[in-house]
Amino acid sequence: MAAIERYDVVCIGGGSGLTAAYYAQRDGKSVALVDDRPDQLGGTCVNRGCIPTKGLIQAAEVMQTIRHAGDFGIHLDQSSVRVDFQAVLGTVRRRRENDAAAVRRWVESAFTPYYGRGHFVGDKLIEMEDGRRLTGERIFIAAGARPAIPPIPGLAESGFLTNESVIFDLTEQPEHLIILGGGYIGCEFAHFFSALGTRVTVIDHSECLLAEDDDVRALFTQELAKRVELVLQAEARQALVRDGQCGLVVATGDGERTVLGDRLLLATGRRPNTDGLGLERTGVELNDRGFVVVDDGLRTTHPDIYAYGDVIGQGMFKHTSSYEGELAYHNAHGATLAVDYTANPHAVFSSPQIGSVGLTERACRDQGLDYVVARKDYADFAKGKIVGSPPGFAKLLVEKGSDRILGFHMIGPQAADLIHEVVVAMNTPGAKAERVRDSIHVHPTLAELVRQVFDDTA
Ligand SMILES: Cc1cc2nc3c(=O)[nH]c(=O)nc-3n(C[C@H](O)[C@H](O)[C@H](O)COP(=O)(O)OP(=O)(O)OC[C@H]3O[C@@H](n4cnc5c(N)ncnc54)[C@H](O)[C@@H]3O)c2cc1C
Ligand SMILES: NC(=O)c1ccc[n+]([C@@H]2O[C@H](COP(=O)([O-])OP(=O)(O)OC[C@H]3O[C@@H](n4cnc5c(N)ncnc54)[C@H](O)[C@@H]3O)[C@@H](O)[C@H]2O)c1
Repeated sequence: MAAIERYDVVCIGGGSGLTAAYYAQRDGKSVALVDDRPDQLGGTCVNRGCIPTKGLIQAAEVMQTIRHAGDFGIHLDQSSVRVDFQAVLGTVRRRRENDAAAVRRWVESAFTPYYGRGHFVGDKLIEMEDGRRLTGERIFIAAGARPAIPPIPGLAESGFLTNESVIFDLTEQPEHLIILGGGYIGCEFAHFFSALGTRVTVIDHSECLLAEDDDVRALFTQELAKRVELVLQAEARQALVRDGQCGLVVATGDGERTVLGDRLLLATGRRPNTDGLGLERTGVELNDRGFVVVDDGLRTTHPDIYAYGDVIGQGMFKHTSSYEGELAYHNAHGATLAVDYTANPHAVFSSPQIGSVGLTERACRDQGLDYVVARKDYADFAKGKIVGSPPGFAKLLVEKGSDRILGFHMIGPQAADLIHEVVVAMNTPGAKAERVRDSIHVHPTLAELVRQVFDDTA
């Protein structure tokens, strides 16, 4: 049996696992980094998630600009616009390779890498596939998550795509893409493919797309429906392959219907990479959905083992896992910080774009909060008109009396960027709306919309 190699810190996962590894190395500690995809270091974000998908969406934005050029008096022969799908994917794939290679160089210069799957074989004892064994004073589990594949009969034969196969394997632009799941991934890919000329059908359980504030998801659903066919309140019963096409039989309120296209993309959520990790052998508990149980300091049920990122299933965002990684590292080394997701923002990079932080109006109601709400449209102010009065608005929820910002939601151009002054305001003592209301904003900018909606709650 191989001797046990000992480290101050072991990180499982070469995505956000790198955050704890970075802080440990900076503190002069010995660090082992365990990852099973050495050619995809940087994890989901760099290789299969945020960065490559936003690269694709950049191409979609260029197409939308071209399509709407006429609104600004720029006339193009639209019939001459040609999409080189391979070139679009090629750009993203080359950047991914370079990014992953750069992360790998850093990993190999800063830490001791262990490539391959690792699993626990005893208390804090990890064994690699090749038999090497290692342990750490502190262990960080950042093993991430992967696409959840729903148990629909016939799915395996349908040749379905996931976010991973779009990035790595897709060779031809689908003519008609069926997307199962109208959440983040479904709506971002619906934007990308439809902007590039693919006919897209999105199928989802719920009556509206995305899990946003009700006003935001209503407008989003209405706008996406102008470019994409929506089959909502639908239950997928069976996957089909017929005459070279694939698709689903779905049950809707109007009965059963068959939706066929040339490719099927699954975007039905994520499942944690905890199966096969042997966590029971080291006293780390999982919840009923397989996510690692942590306390508010991100410590697992083992005193020396911390977990963060998608594997704990709190808010599956890169910025959230980076925040958690730093906090977990410090807590593992003497700090007593509690995670605080009050001002944890998110964005949906679809069209219209969405940026959001804090509570939705429904959550404010459910929590019995006494609030004022204000809403202002892009079309109502100077820069909004300049950019073409796009559909969209900013919506603010402020607690009555205290002036505390409860939630802020934007849908429309640059929403993902524009929410950040509210994030900062929410992180100042008292989270008072007056921080934004009383700040001078450059005229004419989209940021003025943010200030104007704050003015309306004075
Ligand atoms: C299509 C898509 C788009 C996204 N877009 C955004 C976005 O725009 N903005 C945003 O904030 N977030 C986005 N996300 C979410 C974001 O990518 C994730 O929240 C984040 O990357 C999670 O990081 P992580 O470290 O928890 O997991 P990962 O990055 O998945 O890292 C886990 C690593 O651990 C490895 N591993 C797992 N088990 C083992 C084992 N037993 N042994 C060895 N190695 C193991 C995995 O192979 C992987 O490399 C997106 C996600 C997807 C899928
Ligand atoms: N911009 C971003 O930050 C970004 C982008 C992409 C992904 N992500 C992260 O990745 C995670 C996963 O994204 P996702 O879109 O796969 O999950 P999601 O939870 O956002 O959406 C899944 C959707 O699929 C639907 N669904 C699930 N099973 C279904 C079924 N059998 N039939 C019909 N509909 C079904 C659900 O109703 C839901 O609307 C997100 O939660 C998010 O944290 C973030």
